[in-house]
Amino acid sequence: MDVTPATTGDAGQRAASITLEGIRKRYPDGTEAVRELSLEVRAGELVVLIGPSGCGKSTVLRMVNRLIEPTGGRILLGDEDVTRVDPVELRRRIGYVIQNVGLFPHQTVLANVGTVPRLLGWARDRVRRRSEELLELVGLDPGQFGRRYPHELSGGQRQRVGVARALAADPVVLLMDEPFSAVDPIVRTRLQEEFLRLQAEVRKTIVLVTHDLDEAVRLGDRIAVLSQGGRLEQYATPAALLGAPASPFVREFVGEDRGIRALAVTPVTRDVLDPAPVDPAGLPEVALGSSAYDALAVMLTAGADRALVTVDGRPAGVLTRESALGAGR
Ligand SMILES: Nc1ncnc2c1ncn2[C@@H]1O[C@H](COP(=O)(O)OP(=O)(O)OP(=O)(O)O)[C@@H](O)[C@H]1O
Repeated sequence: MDVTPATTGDAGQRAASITLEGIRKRYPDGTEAVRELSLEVRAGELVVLIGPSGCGKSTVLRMVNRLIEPTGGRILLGDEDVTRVDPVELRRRIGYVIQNVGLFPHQTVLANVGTVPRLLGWARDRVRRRSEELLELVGLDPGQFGRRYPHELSGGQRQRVGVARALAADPVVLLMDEPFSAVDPIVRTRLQEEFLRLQAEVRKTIVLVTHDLDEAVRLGDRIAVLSQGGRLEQYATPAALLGAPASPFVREFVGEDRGIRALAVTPVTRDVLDPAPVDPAGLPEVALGSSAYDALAVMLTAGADRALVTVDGRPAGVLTRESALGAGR
């Protein structure tokens, strides 16, 4: 296995696609946690699994790194069948982040982050350099935090150390099970934003399980909505999911306020614009590509029912309140 440490620049080349082909899990007591699920996650994509409690999300996730053995179907990383790979070796290639992180309490932050590289037999200096680099990447100063123990950190800081540890050996895939749910809502929003920035840099293939629809919409390139038995109800971008729920189950799951959520993830595009007036003076302005939600906010603030949409400061057309509202449908 190639264990070349990634600089942030080349990390993205080492993301692998994940293909679930008709996977099944029947627990020994007869529970059919996953009846048959097929799903493809592209290399570098962030996919969110969401669905009601007990629908099989964690089971699906843990089959990918073989903490749980599937009872049927195939799972491919790139074009490699994971059931043919030694599970311990497999898990070193797959980062895994869970709620409450599971840091080793008697090891320092640096030692925690360096766990997998150490297991892989990297030289000490290299482990240390990599661990420090990772701490910086997740926004923790190694000088300040490296020597601390997990109980000397806040919940949000622990979560970041968990993410740094999961990235340390430059995994091709990152699995995250409710990674942000143990921290309060304000810290959670900040961690989500930081995480999106981090992902823009490292471009890993990520599968993230959550209960939180706002989190799914904020983070997911695509969202897979599951119902009991790991049944795939819909697999779509946040905007498509909110704008066009594929079934009554999804419609109910995304809820009454899906319209507002949809506005927040639907950009203003040229096809919803009216021609720009000759004299646009007095109209509030919004940039093409802003969310329909932001465009409506600009109109509301200005007490206007239209806004001038601009590209690089030049008029591209006019957005009416009706077409902004319509964009989320
Ligand atoms: N070891 C086990 N033995 C038997 N049944 C299990 C086992 N682990 C999970 N289950 C069952 O499998 C189903 C799916 O569980 P899983 O934890 O994957 O769901 P989930 O969607 O992640 O749930 P939650 O959102 O509540 O964490 C549930 O009915 C659960 O009770």
